[in-house]
Amino acid sequence: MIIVNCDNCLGLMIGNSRLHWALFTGATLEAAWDTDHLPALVVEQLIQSWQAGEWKTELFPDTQINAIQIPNSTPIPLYVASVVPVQTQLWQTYPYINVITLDQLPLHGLYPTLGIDRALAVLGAGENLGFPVLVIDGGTALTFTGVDAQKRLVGGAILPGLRLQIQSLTDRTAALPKIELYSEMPPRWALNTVEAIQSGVSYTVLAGVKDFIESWWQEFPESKIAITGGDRTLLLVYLQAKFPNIAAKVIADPHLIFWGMQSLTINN
Ligand SMILES: Nc1ncnc2c1ncn2[C@@H]1O[C@H](COP(=O)(O)OP(=O)(O)OP(=O)(O)O)[C@@H](O)[C@H]1O
Ligand SMILES: CC(C)(CO)[C@@H](O)C(=O)NCCC(=O)O
Ligand SMILES: [K+]
Repeated sequence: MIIVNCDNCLGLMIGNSRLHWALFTGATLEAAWDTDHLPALVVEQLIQSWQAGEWKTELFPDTQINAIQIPNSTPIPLYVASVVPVQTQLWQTYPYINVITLDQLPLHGLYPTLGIDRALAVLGAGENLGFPVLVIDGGTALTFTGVDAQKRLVGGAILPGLRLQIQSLTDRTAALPKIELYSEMPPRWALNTVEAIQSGVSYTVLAGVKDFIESWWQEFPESKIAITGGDRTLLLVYLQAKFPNIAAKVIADPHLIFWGMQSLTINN
């Protein structure tokens, strides 16, 4: 396990859709924000500034970090977890980078190709809520990841996330338009194309989520369940609309991955 010693340091989770950033001071998460994947030129600029101890917050316009006064100081440590290897490479020239890997986490039974985002999220959820725990991550992919009381991976599942499901229909058919999912459950029996896609995706994903949760509770009746990722709110709203008793027991938290990173810090 690594021990992260961090007065002011940056956490970076490289996801498939975007970058997820965190500023830690000691064991405190001061700020978190998302950006698109960055062009190599911008990465170069950031690396040079951070090496000189300058934050360059102006390169993150309209994000939480801009509201924070951080003194420039020593080189800024960067802790990276990534599920996108080509994006990781862009940061590799930074001398103060630490890439977090599965073998550094205090979890058992992880298989070698498990996503570090899933491992960190389930670690973060367990450290905060207790083990056993099930994490639902509504990101580019929608994943389920469950860990038992001994911090051993029970297993999980991966399916296309909400946006990806809709996008794949649009991309691979002639007649289906580009649509958005609304923040409310649509009617199930649709009478137009847009609502038919909305119904198909939301009802089947919701049925799947419910089924995984109930199956998990059969094995671990007392387990906490946490939901994270860019689609967490939408999924929770759907769950509240159709299965309020289940929704009441699901805890939404956008920062599970960063709680996982934080649990590795020396100050924690
Ligand atoms: N500004 C945004 N950009 C992209 N996706 C967004 C945005 N806001 C909400 N979303 C939703 O978030 C989902 C992507 O989630 P997220 O950003 O967590 O994915 P990711 O970058 O793959 O990260 P992770 O690896 O954590 O899944 C999409 O399905 C989309 O519906
Ligand atoms: C499933 C995703 C894409 C979710 O971000 C990521 O965790 C990943 O690339 N995982 C590797 C495969 C696995 O977790 O089994
Ligand atoms: K994801």
